[in-house]
Parts: sequence; structure tokens; C-alpha cells
Amino acid sequence: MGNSSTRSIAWRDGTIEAVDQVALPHEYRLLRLTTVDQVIDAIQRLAIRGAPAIGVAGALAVALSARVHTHAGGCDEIAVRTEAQRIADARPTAVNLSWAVRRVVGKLGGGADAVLAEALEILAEDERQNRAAASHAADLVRRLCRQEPLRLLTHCNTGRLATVAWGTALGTIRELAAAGGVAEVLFGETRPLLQGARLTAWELAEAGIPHRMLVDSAGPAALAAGMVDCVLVGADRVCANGDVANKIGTYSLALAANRAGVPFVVVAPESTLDLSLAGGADIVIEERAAGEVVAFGGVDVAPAGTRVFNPAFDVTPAELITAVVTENGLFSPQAAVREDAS
Ligand SMILES: CSC[C@@H](O)[C@@H](O)C(=O)COP(=O)(O)O
Repeated sequence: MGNSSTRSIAWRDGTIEAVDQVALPHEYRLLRLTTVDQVIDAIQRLAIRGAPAIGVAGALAVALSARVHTHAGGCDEIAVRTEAQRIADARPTAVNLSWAVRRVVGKLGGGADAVLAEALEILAEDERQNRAAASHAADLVRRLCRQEPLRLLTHCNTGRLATVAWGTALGTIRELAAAGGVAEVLFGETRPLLQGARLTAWELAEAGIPHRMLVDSAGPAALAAGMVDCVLVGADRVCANGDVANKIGTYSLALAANRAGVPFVVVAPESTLDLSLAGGADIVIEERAAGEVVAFGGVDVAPAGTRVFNPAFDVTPAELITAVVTENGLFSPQAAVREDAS
């Protein structure tokens, strides 16, 4: 087992070391990635997943590429840029990936060492930003809910596994729980790849926070039954108007929270903001293979040939969201500027 202070992704001896999120919860195992293709494969099969974590992995993969393409004559920038584009395209919805790749590519002029230094800076920033965002969000939740201990609902996995350390929405839950403010965390299993069942359950158990798992479709019922004081989720992309893309199933929770009068709070680093997109209709939503849905645990559960719609994310419109909280405080969608959360 790991422990909560362990970083889920690191640069070690010229390679990328990352927790294998596909092996959990049965086995806590580290991947050691030495090539760009290995990193792309790990991102695409969700061995490394979660918007901030794939951003850091992408930046470190460009650093690997810059090293490989540096020879006596210097760095072959064209070769690195070509690989950087492949890395940025590995998954389309989480903007953190293309943002981080673009940031390190911007340092190519300084050579491989400058690229690596920038990637390591992105890695170091992540934990600081998560802790700051979680602290702002915890303050907001206390103000919104006014009674503790809280019954919280979350979705997918937004914890230390999805980031470098601590987490965003789950980091907020950690912070509230550390102060004795959490009665119970409900979370959806997160079909079809079970990030909730496999990863969030593992992290909440590791942190000693009381928790109960729901089938995804029970989330709205739990909200309607008055079992939840606040919903806390992460994000893969936040548009200028405040629309949010996050794991499929987030939208139905937002609708139900709105109907029940329960606050719905999104916690994400500023690197998840994409002010170049006016609204959620412009977000590219990743569609994944039918095989993830028609089989369960390797056993077919639908008749052969059943057609499938398997979007990895959905878009929650801004009007259903109480607040988007970043390391800098509350994000103000209309004006696309930030205010202090206090
Ligand atoms: C802090 S992680 C935020 C989001 O990336 C998370 O909520 C999510 O939707 C992850 O989806 P995944 O497909 O598991 O990468």
C-alpha cells in the first residue's frame, strides 16, 4: 500500500514513475515509463488518469522526448514538437494535458534541461495548487452548509491519484475530514471504468474517512432523499461561461442537486480553465470503446453486436453550478475573472 504523502507521479533517474491506476485496488504498483509511446499508452488506458495527473505526465513525456532528440548538434526541435503533438492528442477533453505540453514546449529553445525543469515545476505546483484550492473550497462549503458534520457526495476520483498529491474535490473532503467535519462521503461507482469503486474507495479507506458507495444511478435518488449536504466534484475543462466538463454522470448529479437545493461545488486548478472556449458546446468529449460497456470484468453482459454510446465526460451548464473554486479563489464565469473566496 502507498501512503497519503506519496506522490502519485515523479521523475526518477531519467524515467517517469507513476502509480498504476489500473492495478488498484488489488495491487499498489508503480509504472516506470521510459518512452513517449509508453506514456501515451498509459494515459489512453487510464493507468495514468485525472486531468492534473495526465498534464504532469504529458509534460514529463516531452522532457523524455527532448532528451532522446538531443545530440551533439543540439536538440532536434521538429522531432520533439511532432512527439509533443501526439502526447497532447492522447486524450482530448482534459485541457490540462495540452496546456502542460504547450508550456514545456515553450522552453525548447533552452534545450532538454530547460524542458525538464519546466515539467518539474508543473509537478511541484500541482500539490500547492490543490491544497490552496481545497482550502478555499472547504471554507466555502462550511459557509454554504452551516452545520457539521457534513454528508458529502462526490463522483469519479479526484484525489491524490488523479493529481500529483492531495487532490481537488477529494482534497477538499480530506481537509474537511481532518477538522472532524465529515459524517460520511457518498460516491458513485463511476461506470464503466469504476474510478469511484476502485480508486476513491481506496483513497477514502486509506485516509480513514467514512464512506459508502452508490451505483451511479442512485446519486440523484440520494440527493432527492435528503442524504447529501453538498456535492463536490472535479473538472476536466471549465469554459469562459462557467460550463464544466467532468466524468460522465456529473450532469445528472448537478440536475438533482439543483432540484434538491443542495450546493454543487467544482474544485479544479486554474490549469483546468479554458477561457478560449465560450461554452460547453465547444468542448470535445472523448468517446471510448464499446468494449468498456458491453462487458463487465471480462464477461460479456450484452448480446453480441449491441451498439453503444460511451462518452467519457458530460457537460454541466454553469447555471447548475454553485461555484467553481481554484487555487486563486472563486472563478467568476460571466466576467471570466477571479474574486477572493473569503
Ligand atoms: C482532479 S481529477 C478531475 C477530473 O479529471 C476527474 O473528475 C475525471 O473526470 C477523470 O476522468 P478520467 O477519465 O478518469 O481521467
